[in-house]
Amino acid sequence: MTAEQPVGDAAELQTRANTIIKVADHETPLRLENITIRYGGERNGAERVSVVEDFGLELGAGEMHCVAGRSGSGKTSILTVSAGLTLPTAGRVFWEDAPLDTMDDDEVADRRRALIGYVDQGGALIEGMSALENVLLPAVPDGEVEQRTEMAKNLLELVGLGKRIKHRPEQLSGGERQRVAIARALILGTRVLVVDEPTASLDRTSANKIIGILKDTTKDGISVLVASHDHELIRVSDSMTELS
Ligand SMILES: Nc1ncnc2c1ncn2[C@@H]1O[C@H](COP(=O)(O)OP(=O)(O)OP(=O)(O)O)[C@@H](O)[C@H]1O
Repeated sequence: MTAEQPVGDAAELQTRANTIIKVADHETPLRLENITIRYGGERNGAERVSVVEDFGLELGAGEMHCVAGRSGSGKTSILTVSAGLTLPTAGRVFWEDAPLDTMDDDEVADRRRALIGYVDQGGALIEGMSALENVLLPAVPDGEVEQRTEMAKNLLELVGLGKRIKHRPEQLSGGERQRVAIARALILGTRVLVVDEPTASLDRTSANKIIGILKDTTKDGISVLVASHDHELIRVSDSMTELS
């Protein structure tokens, strides 16, 4: 090792600088106003279910918010609405102060790609593709795979999988798959990481590793919105909402 090479914290900082594109300093990347979510109804066939009533949230840059609550209380529903993947029945979603309800589908999709990284329950990966290829998937539509390959390797290093980049999902543990999914959600330089039940069905050690990674990303100014009833995850969050 030469004298110029950073060690310890400095080395990690340098890796992070090469990994996570510095975020624009917008104070509130995500805001939810008076969100109500209902499903079903006469035309739909299924019974009408009122899941969330008048929910509000301001997520500041670098903050972590946990949405907790029993199974079926509406945690995933709030996450998908926040990520612009589903529409609320009433209320408004703002990304960096821009209201989604004034955008057409293409604009929502474009802005989502630039702003939001979504990790769904179980962090679904494509079987048959390596961890590295999975992380690079979001870069495929814009033809940026080559350009982002180094960053993808750095991200896998950051989540502790630098020696597993060629492993396919079936060769990884549940916690490792979840970490690949988080790295994939960060590859486009996301500013808001939306993660559904990241520690469900993991042992305490693997769960704590994931929690550490999520907390670390907030130090880069990335906001994290997470759904979970994991007490440790709730404890390290800056704020939480308990759905009834
Ligand atoms: N597309 C849908 N159509 C009808 N009902 C739905 C739909 N999606 C969700 N629901 C219902 O809305 C409620 C909230 O679901 P949601 O997935 O948001 O809860 P959750 O808190 O994330 O649950 P879990 O912890 O079990 O994942 C549930 O009762 C569910 O059955």
